[in-house]
Amino acid sequence: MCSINCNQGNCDYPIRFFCDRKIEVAENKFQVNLRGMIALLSDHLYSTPQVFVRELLQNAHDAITARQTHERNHQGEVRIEIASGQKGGPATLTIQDNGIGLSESEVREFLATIGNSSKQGVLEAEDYLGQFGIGLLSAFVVSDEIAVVTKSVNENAPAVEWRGRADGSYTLRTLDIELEPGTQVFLRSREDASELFSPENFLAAARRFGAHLPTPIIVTSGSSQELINEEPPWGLPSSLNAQEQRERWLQYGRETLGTDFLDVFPISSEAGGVEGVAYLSPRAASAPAKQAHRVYLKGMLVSESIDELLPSWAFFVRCVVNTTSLKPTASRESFLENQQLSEARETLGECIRGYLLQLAKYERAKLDAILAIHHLPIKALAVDDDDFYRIVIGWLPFETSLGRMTLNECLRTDPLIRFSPTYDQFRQISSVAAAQGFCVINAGFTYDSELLEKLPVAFPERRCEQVDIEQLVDAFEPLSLEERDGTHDLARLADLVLQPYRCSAQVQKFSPTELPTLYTANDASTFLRSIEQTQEETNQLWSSILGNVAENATASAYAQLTLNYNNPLIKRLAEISDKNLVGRAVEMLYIQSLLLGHFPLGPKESSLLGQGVLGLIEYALKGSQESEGREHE
Ligand SMILES: Nc1ncnc2c1ncn2[C@@H]1O[C@H](COP(=O)(O)OP(=O)(O)OP(=O)(O)O)[C@@H](O)[C@H]1O
Repeated sequence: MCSINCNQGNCDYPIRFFCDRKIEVAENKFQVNLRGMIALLSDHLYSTPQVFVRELLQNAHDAITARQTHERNHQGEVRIEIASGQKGGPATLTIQDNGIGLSESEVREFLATIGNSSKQGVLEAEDYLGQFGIGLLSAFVVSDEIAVVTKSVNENAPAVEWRGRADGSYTLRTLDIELEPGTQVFLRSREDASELFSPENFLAAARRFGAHLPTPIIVTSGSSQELINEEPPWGLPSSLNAQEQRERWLQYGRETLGTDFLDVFPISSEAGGVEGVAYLSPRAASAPAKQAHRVYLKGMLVSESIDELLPSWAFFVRCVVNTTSLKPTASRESFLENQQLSEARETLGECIRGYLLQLAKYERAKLDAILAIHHLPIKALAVDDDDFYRIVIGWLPFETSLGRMTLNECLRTDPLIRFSPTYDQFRQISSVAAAQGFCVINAGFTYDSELLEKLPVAFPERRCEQVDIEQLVDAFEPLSLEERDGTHDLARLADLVLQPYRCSAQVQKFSPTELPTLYTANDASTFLRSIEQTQEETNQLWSSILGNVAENATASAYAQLTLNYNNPLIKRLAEISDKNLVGRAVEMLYIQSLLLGHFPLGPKESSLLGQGVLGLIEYALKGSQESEGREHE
């Protein structure tokens, strides 16, 4: 630490060098490298150079708003003229407003000083779109010079001309001419921005940003003149009835958002002063996919891709809204994540929830059509929201052993709801359960387990039970003493043959009759199976590590193959005395039930499949040769 003796007195900064000389310190001001700032804006702040259109429209609108605070009945108007350059020269743009104008001192204070804004710290600040004092700089992204001619509403102030250049210099002069109060901004297109100055592109940009501003905007190009303002979806005439409004909104969705939406309804939130409409997407959206919402701030387009406006579960909804008080970021392309935004998000979520509840009560057919496409986000909402859950759970669709059914349909087949918590288990259970007339829900999909577990909590009179494949097998019809005798050898041989695959065998009777075998694996056996398969495919080091893990597995890690004595093939197999043939057949039945249950085959099982098929062909050929031989005799 040292102290520097300067002419301001002693400073106590922790400076790591010694200094006992006297230093002359002069007071200086930061210099701003305007070109660097412009590059920063265009490369990092704004997503498109088109934003200069938005910033100019916004300034004109704010100037008119400012004038209206003094002259309430003042009719504001913005006139824009776009002209192609003469003799191949650059195109020019003039944007003229009849707003409050600027005096010479205001030009120095606000136009010529970056970061100063006449809209900060004033009572009407809430009414303005601008606030940061940097927006005008965006014009330097497309033009090397900004020329402004302005006349303040203050009668004593003369008209002023200001010319600012991208190198940071400017000129200012008072004009000895009579002008109406207001401001004209002139831009000359830079060569690399000429496309933005073409009448079509400019008009498209002006419409995109300014079509819903309350101030009339007239764009002139050559002999054509156009008023670009259009009725915003949040401000349709109150004379329209609900059906007419809906049709207008759907038409807006078709023309502006390019989609035929499934439905549309109004949404609003006091927090953030949000008002607009929410569209139901006609296509299923996946949870991570965020919807791009179109959000306007006091009628000016902020962005077409705001995603933080609705709760995350509402990814099936796309909205078009206007906000009067959410705070935009400096780029004006998103909003500050603050308390107001989170309250608005919650309230808008409430609106969507309320809409779905209304449908549930009064428009079931429409709700069914929506559920058919958007059941996933609706399930997500039901998991989190108990009231909503109680209302919609009965209508939500599930995959079951009896096909796709709503929960109410499942309850009609059996008041006890049975579900299988994983997809793997469901695959094993479903055909057997179906044959026995059981409705078992596959709760292996996202949200389904949570929804079903919530059922007895929301409706204490309802019962819900997790079905285990082993429970199902235990409930199979046992064999009679005589049948047990007749199948004893088959059961023993099958047990022996399947031993290397960690699978035991038993013979029982179950439905469906067409199913000769059922492979059942519990968690422990599935785990062991995957360890052993990995061991077969991996290198020595890993194989021995996995071997140690496998050694600790217990006897419960055995899967089970149940041979169905109701099935004619199994009955015949029990009567055959050729052990080799029976062994081969059991191996093949084992492989077949693995494939039916979608269990991946390990290398050992794949080679078993190959050998088994060949073996059976051999048996078949041998059998037919023998019978041919007998015929010749
Ligand atoms: N058309 C206009 N009429 C009157 N004053 C204007 C006009 N355009 C710009 N100004 C003045 O220049 C100032 C700076 O404008 P600029 O667009 O850079 O920032 P802003 O609009 O204040 O804020 P933001 O950066 O948020 O847009 C404004 O605050 C305003 O005082």
